[in-house]
Order: sequence, then C-alpha cells, then structure tokens
Amino acid sequence: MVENNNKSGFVALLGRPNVGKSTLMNYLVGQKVAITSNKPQTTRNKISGILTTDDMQAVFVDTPGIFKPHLNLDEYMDKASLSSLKDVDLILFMVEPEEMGKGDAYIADMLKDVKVPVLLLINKVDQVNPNELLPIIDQYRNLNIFKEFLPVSATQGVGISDLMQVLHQYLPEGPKYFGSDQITDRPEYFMVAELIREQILKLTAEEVPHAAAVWVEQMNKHENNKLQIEATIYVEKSGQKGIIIGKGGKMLKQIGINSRRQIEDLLGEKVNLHLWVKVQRNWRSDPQFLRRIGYNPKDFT
Ligand SMILES: Nc1nc2c(ncn2[C@@H]2O[C@H](COP(=O)(O)OP(=O)(O)OP(=O)(O)O)[C@@H](O)[C@H]2O)c(=O)[nH]1
Repeated sequence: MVENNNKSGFVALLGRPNVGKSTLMNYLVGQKVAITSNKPQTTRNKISGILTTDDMQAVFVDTPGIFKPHLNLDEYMDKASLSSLKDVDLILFMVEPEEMGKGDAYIADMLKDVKVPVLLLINKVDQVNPNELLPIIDQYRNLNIFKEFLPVSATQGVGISDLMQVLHQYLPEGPKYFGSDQITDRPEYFMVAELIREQILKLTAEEVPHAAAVWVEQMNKHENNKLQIEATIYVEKSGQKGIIIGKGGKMLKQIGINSRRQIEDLLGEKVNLHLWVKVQRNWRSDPQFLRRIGYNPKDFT
C-alpha cells in the first residue's frame, strides 16, 4: 500500500575506507547498526540501516570501502560495494574534506554511468575551515556527476537536517518497506559477531585486527536468566592468537567484557559470553572458509 506522499527507497553509501560511512549511517538510524573504528576496512559486507520518519523511509546500504583488490577477502568487499549500486534509488558518495585523490577519482569514474541521482557528501567538515570547502566542491562539480554537494559531520551531526531534506527530495514515492521500529536487516547473530570484532579492532594493533574473523557458534540457550552466547575468534597465525588472548588471558577478557556490554544493549537482555580463539591459516584467501563464516560472495549479488 502506498501511503500518501511517503517517500522511500534504498540508498547506497559509497566512499573510500575510513571516510565515515558507518558513522553516518549509525547517526541517521539513531543506533549502532554498523561497527566503526579508526582503522580502514572495518566494514566487511553490506549492512542496511533503516531510517523511518513521518513521511520517509530510507534504507541505507553501508558498503565496505572500495579499494583495489589484492586478497580474496578484498575482492569480496569490492564486489559487495559494486553490487550495491544496482537496485538502489539514490547514491551518496562520501569523501574527506580534502583535494580529490586517486581513490576518489576511481570511484567517481564508476559513478559516471549510473542511472540514479548521485549526491556528494563531504564528511568530517568539523576538521576544516569552511573556506577550504569551496575549491573541493568545485573540483567535484567539474565531474558533472553530482546533483547536490552537502558538507556534513557524521560525528557532530552537522548538515544532517539538510541531508534529510535532500533525501526526501530525491527518493521516489513509495511505501514503508519495514516496520518503523526496525533499524537493520541483519540477523542478530551477525550483529553480535560484529560487536565482538569491533572490540578486537579497538583493542589490538597492526595486522591483528584485519586477520581476525568472528563467528557466533550458538546463541539460543538460556541459563540462570542469561542468554548464553558462544563465539569463535579466528586468526591467521599462532602469534596473533597469543596477542588476542593476552598475558594471562587479559586481552580476551577485556574483549569479552566490552563486547558483552554492547551485546546486552543491542539485545536488551543479560548475556554470558564465551569466547574461543582458533588459528585458521590464511583464512582470508580461502574461499571455502570465507563461505563457512558467512562471507559468501553470493550474499553480495
Ligand atoms: N572528525 C570526524 N571524524 C569522523 C567523522 N565521521 C567519522 N569519523 C571518524 O572516522 C573514522 C572512520 O569512520 P567509519 O564510520 O568506521 O568509516 P567507514 O567509511 O565506515 O570505514 P570502512 O568500514 O573502513 O569503509 C572513525 O574513527 C570515525 O570516528 C566526522 O564527521 N568527523
């Protein structure tokens, strides 16, 4: 049923790694649906966040940052980003408040032939003087790709009301696809694994964060009024396993405490979290393993 004048549609959020796509989606949706970190390549597959207002429903598809593939996992991430350009109603291309670089030009080139409106979001404007924005906007304007140019700050909430107006303007008329209280299309076990992975990203350094994958083995048993969750953290080398466990198990304990709090917020109930760490050599280049832990290429088509 099409409600009167309701606007709705799917919105792809594109941009280089670390530009702030997940932060913006969480801000718009009003709750954490995508994990964020200051490390590039935090997001690994497509995640939708759903924003519902009185007269609009926008379903954001947060994509892994686009970059040139070299490992198998990277290829999946690029595919996930590109496939999100099909079947969307609007594309938001997000950039840093700086001169256009090669990475941005690479993505802009892919946007030349898309049929839906493409809007440019210049994020992190809290970090620059407003005067610096004009030459940046001019550079992008010369590409003749973008319908609108919007300076925003996803952490400070700058430019968000303008963005909401523009979203309403460019989205087609259509029904609300999801209930007003639904904020994501991802299953709970996926969100739980992501919250654990977020803590690994925050608490460890160098190659460890990106060598880690999390898989929730089970989360359907209750004991002593607490949901029992069992999850495995996979790493590529035994040295990385040592780092994740930490001296006397300290690191693993911290990962567990921090993520348990976030998981309890998400699920609205008390949780007992059991974490295991296993070595799975070169898992990022192993298509079979990738499929087993949910990075199925078919998910991205
Ligand atoms: N100063 C400032 N920092 C921001 C802003 N938006 C995001 N950040 C920071 O930028 C970093 C990356 O943000 P994410 O939202 O994870 O970026 P992403 O584009 O989703 O990254 P990938 O998942 O790697 O593609 C985090 O440390 C954010 O806090 C902003 O408006 N201002």
